[in-house]
Amino acid sequence: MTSDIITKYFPDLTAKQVEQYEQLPGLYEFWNNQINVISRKDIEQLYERHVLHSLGIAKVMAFKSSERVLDVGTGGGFPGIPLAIMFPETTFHLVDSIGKKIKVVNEVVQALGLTNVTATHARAEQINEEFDFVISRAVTRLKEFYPWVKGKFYKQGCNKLSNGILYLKGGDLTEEIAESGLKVRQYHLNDYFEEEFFETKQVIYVKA
Ligand SMILES: C[S@@+](CC[C@H](N)C(=O)[O-])C[C@H]1O[C@@H](n2cnc3c(N)ncnc32)[C@H](O)[C@@H]1O
Repeated sequence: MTSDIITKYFPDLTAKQVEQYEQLPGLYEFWNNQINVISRKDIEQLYERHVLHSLGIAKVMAFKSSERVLDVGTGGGFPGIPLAIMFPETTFHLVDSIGKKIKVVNEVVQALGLTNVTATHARAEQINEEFDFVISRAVTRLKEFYPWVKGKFYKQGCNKLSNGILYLKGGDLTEEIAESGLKVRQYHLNDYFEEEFFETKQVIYVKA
């Protein structure tokens, strides 16, 4: 397994970043044998289905150095860890309601030497802090998700997009968006990535 698919879409990575991405398969193979955080089938396609998919958010938004980002329901660290490698000056806080997943996240973060990531075992609803952006993938429908995080944003932002949610989703989202009652902006990942996996994948942006 090589990281070529990452450098193909992000050619300006530093040697350190490439090295960190290249550490991921070994780390996840090791930790997945102890604590299952990724389906076995998916681990063979870790770069495409987990790392590059997470980095879809980076195609939509470049986080700034002063910004704080919360990853809700991070599981084994997605999308938070690939984005923390991409934006080493941005602070990432990763939470999950299952403690053993946070154990894997902390082990991977430590092995990579990432100093811009903290991870805690908590439900999103319990977090009592403010962030510039909330990121997530595969946790729950927008209608349920939005109330968990709506009070957790700094009022002011200074990035390309105002502070808000960047949620990775796939499939037909018409019904889910309608039932949420939210005004969203949809970014289609097949505009950025040519692999078939991204055909229906999107980043959904909701302004705070
Ligand atoms: C399907 S997994 C997705 C994990 C990861 N985001 C990914 O895409 O690989 C959903 C995760 O959300 C977590 N979760 C569900 N509800 C949550 C909540 N209210 N607060 C924090 N984590 C939650 C679960 O424990 C689980 O690890």
